[in-house]
Amino acid sequence: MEGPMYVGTVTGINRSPATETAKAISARKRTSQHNRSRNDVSSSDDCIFFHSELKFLNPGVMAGLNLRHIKVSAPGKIILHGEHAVVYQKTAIALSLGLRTRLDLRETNDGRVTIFMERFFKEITWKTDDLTSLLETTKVDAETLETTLDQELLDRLQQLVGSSLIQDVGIGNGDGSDVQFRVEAAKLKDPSTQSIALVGFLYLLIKLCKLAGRSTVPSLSFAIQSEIAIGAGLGSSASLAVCLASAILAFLGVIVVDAKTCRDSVGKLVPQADQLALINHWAFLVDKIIHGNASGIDNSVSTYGGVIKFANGQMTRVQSRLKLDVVVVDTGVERNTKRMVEIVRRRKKLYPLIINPILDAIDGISNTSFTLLQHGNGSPTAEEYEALSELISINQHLLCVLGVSHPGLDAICATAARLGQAAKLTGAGGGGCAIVVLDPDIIKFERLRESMMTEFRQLEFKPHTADLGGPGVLFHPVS
Ligand SMILES: Nc1ncnc2c1ncn2[C@@H]1O[C@H](COP(=O)(O)OP(=O)(O)OP(=O)(O)O)[C@@H](O)[C@H]1O
Ligand SMILES: C[C@@](O)(CCO)CC(=O)[O-]
Repeated sequence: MEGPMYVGTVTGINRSPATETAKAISARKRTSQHNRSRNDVSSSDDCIFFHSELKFLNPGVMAGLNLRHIKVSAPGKIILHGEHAVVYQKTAIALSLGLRTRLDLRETNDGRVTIFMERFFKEITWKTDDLTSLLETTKVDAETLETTLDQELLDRLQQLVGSSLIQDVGIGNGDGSDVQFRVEAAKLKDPSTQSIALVGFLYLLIKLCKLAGRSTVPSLSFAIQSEIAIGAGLGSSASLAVCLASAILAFLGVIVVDAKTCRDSVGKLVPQADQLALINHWAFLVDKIIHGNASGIDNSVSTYGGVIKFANGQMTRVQSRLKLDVVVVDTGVERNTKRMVEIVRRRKKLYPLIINPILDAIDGISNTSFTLLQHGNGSPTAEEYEALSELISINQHLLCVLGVSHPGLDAICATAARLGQAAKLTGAGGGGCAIVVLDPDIIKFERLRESMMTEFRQLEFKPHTADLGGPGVLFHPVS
């Protein structure tokens, strides 16, 4: 047998359709034995969960071949203010989240490119020859590095991915025409968005091979694991894109991340500034494939980590000493960022006189919060918290007007408000997660905090304390 092999079974996630009301979600959740995390390993009547039996066989190494191995990780994010408005060049503030996507890339010699996405599919594999024939007919603009997507390549990849999925489950006629049917058969909730991640992956691989001057696509195996809830507003797609871009660029030698030049002050392996810019550039293109009209904020915070201000495609790192204590509360309702962005686009087009001032108001909120973040030091003072809290509450209401809240999110914000805490949705909305920024006083009164967490759990939501502002993309040593 040749090269590393991953063995796993079909995977899925247990999220509810975005159209359900908070009450219906609660009732449904109560009747199903759902008390498990998204990564849990079990099956239910309406989902297939991950049963990982990830066996790593590396006969290449056993046979004395020097097959390369790269490990990277990148964080998710929360958006404090400015989601959706940032798509229209307004200001947004985002912070990296202490939950990461991890990618393991191994060179193989089996003539295949294989990807194992723990959360969705069992392994999917393509012959390198098939990908090489796409590479031969693809161009890359090495000068500008390409800012727009190559529609011709996307169309061809869509077909290729469609037929791989059909072969995978053995349903359909093999010409890619009924991917939807096949994916439903595997009980994956949203076929178009699941397969689009694979299209994004292959797009990146082919373009970067071209950029690196390769005439063939190498034989590679990718394994992806993630701590970030998918379709929840926490930037899972961007962190996946950042991991893919980093690992492929490093494998192809376009960037060299080594211990001599790339250690940061605490010994972590962080790419240098020009390398980060390249990673961010290509990750943005992948996030555009997954999100549609992406602003670039998600891939930027995942690449650079920390706290960032983002406006008009430009990122500024925020050196903030203000210590925000944030709880991320997951409604458990899956939604799709691309569709949520489309909801806002439609409203803006239909009612520009109403929606444009809302977007301007959100811009004002982000900029006012930016000033607060810059000047704060330590836990917010009572005045600072009052301002932060008001801004969060106003923004949540504006996001409701844009049409991107959800009964589950409204319930979380109402519960938090009753206990004197500020909450808003984060990310694209329509389900997914809310953030509660805690009053330092509640932190002193641990019992009040606990009772809030208990209330969220009683409502069948999942609250997690968030670790914010950590590192962006990291390379990890391989043994
Ligand atoms: N770990 C992963 N494995 C495979 N596919 C993933 C993973 N993370 C994200 N994706 C892809 O990204 C899609 C979800 O992206 P989407 O942008 O809708 O949500 P998000 O990134 O979680 O939220 P947001 O963009 O609001 O922060 C999935 O349907 C899938 O195609
Ligand atoms: C909804 C949105 O503003 C944030 C998603 O995390 C989309 C984007 O900026 O690309």
